[in-house]
Amino acid sequence: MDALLIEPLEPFTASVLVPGSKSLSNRALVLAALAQGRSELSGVLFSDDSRAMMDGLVALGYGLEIDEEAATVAVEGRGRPPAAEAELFCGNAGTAMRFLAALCCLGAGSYRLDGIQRMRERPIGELVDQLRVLGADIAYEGEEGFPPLRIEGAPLDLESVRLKIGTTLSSQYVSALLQIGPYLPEGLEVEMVGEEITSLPYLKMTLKLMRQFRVKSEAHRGYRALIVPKKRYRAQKMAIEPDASNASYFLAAAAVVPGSRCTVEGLGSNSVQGDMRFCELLGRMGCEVDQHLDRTTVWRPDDGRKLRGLSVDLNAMPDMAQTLAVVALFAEGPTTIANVGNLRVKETDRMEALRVELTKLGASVGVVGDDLTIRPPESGRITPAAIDTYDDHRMAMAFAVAGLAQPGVTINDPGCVNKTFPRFFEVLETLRG
Ligand SMILES: O=C(O)C1=C[C@@H](OP(=O)(O)O)[C@@H](O)[C@H](O)C1
Ligand SMILES: C=C(OP(=O)(O)O)C(=O)O
Repeated sequence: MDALLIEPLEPFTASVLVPGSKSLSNRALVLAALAQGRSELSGVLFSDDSRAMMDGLVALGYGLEIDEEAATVAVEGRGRPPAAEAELFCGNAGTAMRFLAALCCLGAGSYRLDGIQRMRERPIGELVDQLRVLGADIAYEGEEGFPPLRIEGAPLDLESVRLKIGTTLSSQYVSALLQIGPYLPEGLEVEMVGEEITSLPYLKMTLKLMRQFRVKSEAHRGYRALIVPKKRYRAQKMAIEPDASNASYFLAAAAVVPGSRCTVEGLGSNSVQGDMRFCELLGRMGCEVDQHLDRTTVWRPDDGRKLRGLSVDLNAMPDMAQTLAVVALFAEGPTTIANVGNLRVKETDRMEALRVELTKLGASVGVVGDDLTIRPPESGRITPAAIDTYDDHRMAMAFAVAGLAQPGVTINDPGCVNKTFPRFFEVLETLRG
């Protein structure tokens, strides 16, 4: 389908169960592959990004039993990558590209990693530099600092050097290094020496998941000093949480349609996903939030009051920038989303994509350095528009929310949601009761 017109919603009450977390699925798959024994993962995400990871692991010689209908994957853990040769195609999955690049460095074979054109524009140099410090043999086949990569595995040459890491463009580089840490000759020590740790909740998630696979790391000085012991992961039975980032669109839908209430199941105060804190932002904007251990409800009272714009540092929740920016269209006063420079190197340049598409809807948008300020349309009504999505699932999902609030929003190329949520528009329809 080329374009999808989104019809506005009447006030609704709904309960939604979104598919498994991309971040948790792709971490659990890597750790299960490295572990000793058979792991059984349930609630696994099935989408382009997790497929890239599963296909990559199979190409590297791991045994995966995949049941898409049941959303389960059983992984026969085999330690270091067994394959002598492999071609890994990562599409535009940042997690697959970064985590598999590190994993390949533990192998003894010859591996090539590539992705779609946009992946070739997404930097990976900071990870490659660190892997080289550990002794890995990595060559760029195209532009220096970007995929495709050729990795000639020589695992016995890897060393346990203490890594010093500055402020990175992506936390995925550090997560990738941490995950292979236990398989280095003496484990891994990482010192984060930059001014700020990018997307910190994702590093915490990595360490928590490693711990679930029975490797306990030490974190000191606010995660600035990390010590990963030499150890082997142990196979696990694990239920993956629903995806908190993808739950945000449903909570946002309740926020922009006064009188609505939306519950996301399986995601509450117990979640290991940093993006669950998005509901706190909706609370600050004027919604009621009711959070239990394993479910969260957002309710927008129909009391004639508008949402309030806010100013927030979103470095810890970069994937929430688009959801928040769209909610900001319906608020009173400006919203500033600060410290999100790495939006420029995601599925598309999200800073620019947001500026252009929010402007089409009648907002005035300012970008200053790494901050984005959105002033909603003065009339209180958005201008009908066809929204370009730039092959970015989050552009499609976030701007669909605008269409639920007011008429006239069309989403171009809605199929790009396949990256993390192939059934997104079907689940969105369930809000209509
Ligand atoms: O580690 C992860 O699973 C992720 C980390 C974040 O990326 P950055 O660390 O590049 O901000 C996030 O945007 C991405 O969707 C998933
Ligand atoms: C940034 C994202 O993905 P990736 O894992 O490709 O970086 C995202 O899902 O918003």
